[in-house]
Amino acid sequence: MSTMTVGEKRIKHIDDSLQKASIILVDIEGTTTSISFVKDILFPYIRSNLKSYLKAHWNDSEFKEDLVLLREQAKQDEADKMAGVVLIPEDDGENAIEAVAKNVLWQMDSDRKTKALKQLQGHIMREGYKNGKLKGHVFSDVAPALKSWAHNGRQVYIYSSGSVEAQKLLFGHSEEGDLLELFAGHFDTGVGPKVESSSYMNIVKNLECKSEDIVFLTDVPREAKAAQEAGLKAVLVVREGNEPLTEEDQVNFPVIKSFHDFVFEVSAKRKKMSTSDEPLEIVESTANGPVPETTGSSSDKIKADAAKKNEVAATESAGSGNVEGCSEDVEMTDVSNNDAQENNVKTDEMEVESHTTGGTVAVEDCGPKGSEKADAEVKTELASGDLEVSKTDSPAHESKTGMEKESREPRSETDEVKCSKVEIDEKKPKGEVSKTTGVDVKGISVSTQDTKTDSEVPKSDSGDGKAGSGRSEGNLACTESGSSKVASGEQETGLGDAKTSSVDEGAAKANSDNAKAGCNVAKVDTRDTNVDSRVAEKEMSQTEKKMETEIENDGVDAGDTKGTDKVGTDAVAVEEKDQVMGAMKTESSTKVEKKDGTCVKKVDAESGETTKVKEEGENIETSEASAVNKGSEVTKLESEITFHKASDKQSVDLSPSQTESNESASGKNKSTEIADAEPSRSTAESDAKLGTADASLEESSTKVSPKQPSTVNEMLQGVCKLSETPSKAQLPAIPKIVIDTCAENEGENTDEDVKNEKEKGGDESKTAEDTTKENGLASTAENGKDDISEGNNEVEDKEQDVKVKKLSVDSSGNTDKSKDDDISPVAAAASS
Ligand SMILES: CSCCC(=O)C(=O)COP(=O)(O)O
Ligand SMILES: [Mg+2]
Repeated sequence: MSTMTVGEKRIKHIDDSLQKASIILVDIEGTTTSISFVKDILFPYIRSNLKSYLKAHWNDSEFKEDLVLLREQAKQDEADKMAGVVLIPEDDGENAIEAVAKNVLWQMDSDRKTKALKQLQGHIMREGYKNGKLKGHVFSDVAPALKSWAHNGRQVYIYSSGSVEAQKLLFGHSEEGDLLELFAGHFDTGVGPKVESSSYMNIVKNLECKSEDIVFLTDVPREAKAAQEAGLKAVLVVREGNEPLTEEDQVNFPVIKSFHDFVFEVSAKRKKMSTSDEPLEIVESTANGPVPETTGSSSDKIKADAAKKNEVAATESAGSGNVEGCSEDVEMTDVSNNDAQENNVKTDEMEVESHTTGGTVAVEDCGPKGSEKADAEVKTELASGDLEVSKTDSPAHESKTGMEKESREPRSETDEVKCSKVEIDEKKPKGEVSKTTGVDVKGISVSTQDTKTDSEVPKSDSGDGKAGSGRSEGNLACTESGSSKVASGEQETGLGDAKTSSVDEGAAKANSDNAKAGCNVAKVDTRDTNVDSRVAEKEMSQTEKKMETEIENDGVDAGDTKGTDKVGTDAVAVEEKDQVMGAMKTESSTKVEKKDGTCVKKVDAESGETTKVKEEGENIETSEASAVNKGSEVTKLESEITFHKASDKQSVDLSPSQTESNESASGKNKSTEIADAEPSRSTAESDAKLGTADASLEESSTKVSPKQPSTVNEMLQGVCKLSETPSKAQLPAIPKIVIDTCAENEGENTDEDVKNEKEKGGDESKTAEDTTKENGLASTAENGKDDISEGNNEVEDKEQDVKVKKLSVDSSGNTDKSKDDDISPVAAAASS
């Protein structure tokens, strides 16, 4: 992540710290939304409609509650001897209406943030939003950035003085459409005033996470200070129309001018999370900690495919099951903290990491045999269904398209993608297909998939709001080390020998993160990672043949893809890239090494076999890369995004127990209760949308010029190119790749890594980065193996029931948690 502003060195330091944050808490006015909108449009609307509203709703039960609060506040203000206070008579006559109006206007004149005022304001503006007179302003960088963050596994919550209802109205009826799905939950002054640290502690409590897991973005230094005092990380946001920051503020806090300045790097752990059986798997070895597995998303698959074709190996330790999140085991920390990475990779690189890992893995085109074997092994390890390659539409396309579409085509408020329950049906017979409606959390793509599993298949029922498979998006890490060439020009970090490109960890991370953020929940089943591969069976049937043919014939235009990605600043591009990379699914750690045009796949973490494949083209040495393709099913593209949309109410508003006004409520704690969430959109609608998304994808695909990549890097680049979405037909053929760890290199890390991994499992707070630094090692294929097996076990014990809950704590002190909003961690992340 990078923040721009003062003092490069200082900022960099902060970046390191911020990278580990798994939850982003954002303010609205002056942060996501212009102050001008609030002051010049929203509030004037309220003022103009105040009296008519009072008259029309005076006898409504809802308003009566508002009135009670207003009277209480007035009394309190009187007791506090506030100048100009307007008391409200107890009678219900005209005088009372007049008094209420005066009281409200008086409070607004002072821009007070009392619960009484904010609650009524929310009710009044509701009509404006509903009838279209009001459209919430949101800075253009917000939605894409939030999607990107979510894609990288971060959960985004709102904390505003505006009531939760007002927040939802603004984002649900924004100029950008319905953006509610980008948020995991909402907080208002129900948790306390924003200028008091206790409020942030309450949020931490609600989210059941550690204070340092949260980064708070706000335009108000006092709020930032309060958050900082509570142990949160705080970042000041500069927007046009905001009060200028003092130099001191800029020294005390990192400052950003756009959400795009806030970019998360890929977490090694997240990469690790994907321990799936998907065909292509890239393993990232830098991460040590346990990581929940995630199933590669479509983008991941794409990446994987590309990687396969290119014979790029990425390593990732698969399976660790624990995801560290707030309360859960999900680990959200970004591990990609290598200096090299930080310096070079960052945004552009999409999370390129240098691998300190020992082994060298060569990725090669391996015959089916090797792949199959690897798959089989993986299967065994994961016990998750067969490794059949799941096909999907080109992930990249969909993801990208989805994003664009998302931002332009708002979804209904009810269409919240949040938490989906991941149910794993171990007993599910092989070949059984479960239908899943996937929704790209980011709102990007929605897909309906049928999942076919050989053995274990996560059960997903979109209709129920349950996502059967977790989406493994993210976890892809393409690592090139040694002689390394960057997988793609875009990803070139110039780091020298160690270059790693990892993309799309988002999903994986998201899963775990989501689980966390969701508040509390977060059990990740490593097997979820496999979901994608297991899922999408249906899609494959539809697209597989086509893709096979096309893939074999078409390549990705590396040239086109180059430069499409702007590091650090283009969140969208990054995200897309991530998605693409995410396609590469990481499994056990494998090291791929390309030297002198020879790709030698080395050890299969699980099987321990070594396969060498020769490939011409680039001198690439990738450490920790494992690309696994299922046997002869070379051309299958995997998956689609498996973000699951909870069709039913999945969002819950966690309202803080009590509401307090800024002035009086500080420190008070509130109880939480489950509140109702908004109705969700019907599955049919989702399906319809999916169809639309697909169509869009198809269209976009035509833009890509089918240029045959000549090198692995080109392939990757082409795959990673986000700006232009390749059509399915343009996807590169995926050679089967057998990934084996390099025996020679493994020796360095294996035992120790395994040990570290185990130890790490007990120390969730430790980030992969930390571990890596401490150990000076990266996980090896062996580690990956261990990770997988162990991770699975851990995960299994905990997961099975991964629930991510969306929460909103409102000023009424109500904490709503949706009971049915079980969402696969991935979905949750995606939903964000
Ligand atoms: C959706 S909230 C409308 C703006 C508002 O009423 C407000 O108080 C904003 O305060 P913030 O904490 O978001 O700066
Ligand atoms: Mg603000």
